[in-house]
Amino acid sequence: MDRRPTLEQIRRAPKVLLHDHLDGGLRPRTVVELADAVGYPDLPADEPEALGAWFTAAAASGSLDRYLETFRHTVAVMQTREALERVAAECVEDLAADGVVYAEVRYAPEQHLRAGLRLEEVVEAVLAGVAEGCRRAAGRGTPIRVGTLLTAMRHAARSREIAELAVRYRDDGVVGFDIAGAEAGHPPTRHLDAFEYLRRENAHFTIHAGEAFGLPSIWEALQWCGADRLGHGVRIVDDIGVDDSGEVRLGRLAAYVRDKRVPLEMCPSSNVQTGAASSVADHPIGLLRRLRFRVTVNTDNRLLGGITLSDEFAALVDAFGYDWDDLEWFTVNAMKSAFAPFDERLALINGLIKPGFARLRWEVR
Ligand SMILES: O=c1[nH]cnc2c1ncn2[C@@H]1O[C@H](CO)[C@@H](O)[C@H]1O
Ligand SMILES: [Zn+2]
Repeated sequence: MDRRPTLEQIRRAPKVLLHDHLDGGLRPRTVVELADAVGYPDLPADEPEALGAWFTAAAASGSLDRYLETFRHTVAVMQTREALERVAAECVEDLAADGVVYAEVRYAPEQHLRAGLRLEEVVEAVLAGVAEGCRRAAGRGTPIRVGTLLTAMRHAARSREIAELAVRYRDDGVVGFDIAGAEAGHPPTRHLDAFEYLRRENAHFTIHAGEAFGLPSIWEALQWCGADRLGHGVRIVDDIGVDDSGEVRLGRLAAYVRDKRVPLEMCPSSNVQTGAASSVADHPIGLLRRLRFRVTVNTDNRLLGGITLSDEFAALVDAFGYDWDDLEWFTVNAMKSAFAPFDERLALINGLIKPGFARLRWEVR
């Protein structure tokens, strides 16, 4: 009998999500309604289903730059306190409904100032929305914990300011910092000032690196900037050689990443859409998992991918034949790598994740 986890079973597993963009995960219907409410005239479709299909098709262009162009529409409708609160609350509800028990959701506050909000107002609106979403999820019997990450755009020059914002709100639900946006031509060392500040403040950060650009970007993110985790990091495979006999040789950087247990926030279907991988089956996650890098599985942008975290896991089960042990391993890896305090991570691993997977294994035996 085939005991591979099914999508329906995976949905019931207690999952952890570290890499999910708030502005890439809106419900299509919400985009339509918010566009209506604020008079945004440029949506490529007015009907939720068609709009969702437009996003997934436009995002699957094979280029990160074109993938990022689609954010024009979501960011445009997320410029007011009400819109930000709504989007954040719905994001949390959607994650909880998919069985996510801990998530870190990121967005770039500097992109939400067009209607006159201040950076602090943006952060507070999102935090209020997250709190509301957590209340609703708990009320439905699917409690979830959610921290936010503040992203600075790597082509812009506000990273120090955004890093300071992240530190200011660290006790109110902001758990870390990130940089995102077009990678080629925008190395992370341009933002060294922000990263050095965060390290002096004992704060956590991740860096999108090794997605559209290769090893130099990963090396800078780790060895110059001091990133705690790598967003994607998929190009670390460029530093791994596998010869005809299957023997594996790690270069110095790949060995460092594995030895130091640097968490990789991998997003397989997003990488297929941007052309960083040709298919999920060919995605380096298969090799990296086999070599026991600290791999985690993530959605990146649920609207653009038309996916949930459960779908992402189901695609991996399909491609690599993963079983419950693999799925639990990815999940524990993610929880260990979260920016939440150690005692909370431990409590979730031992009190929720391990018992949850044990229960599922029992139910589907
Ligand atoms: O996969 C990605 N790589 C790089 N940047 C991204 C990716 N997904 C989203 N964003 C960028 O992050 C901003 C804040 O959430 C988004 O507006 C988008 O421009
Ligand atoms: Zn991302």
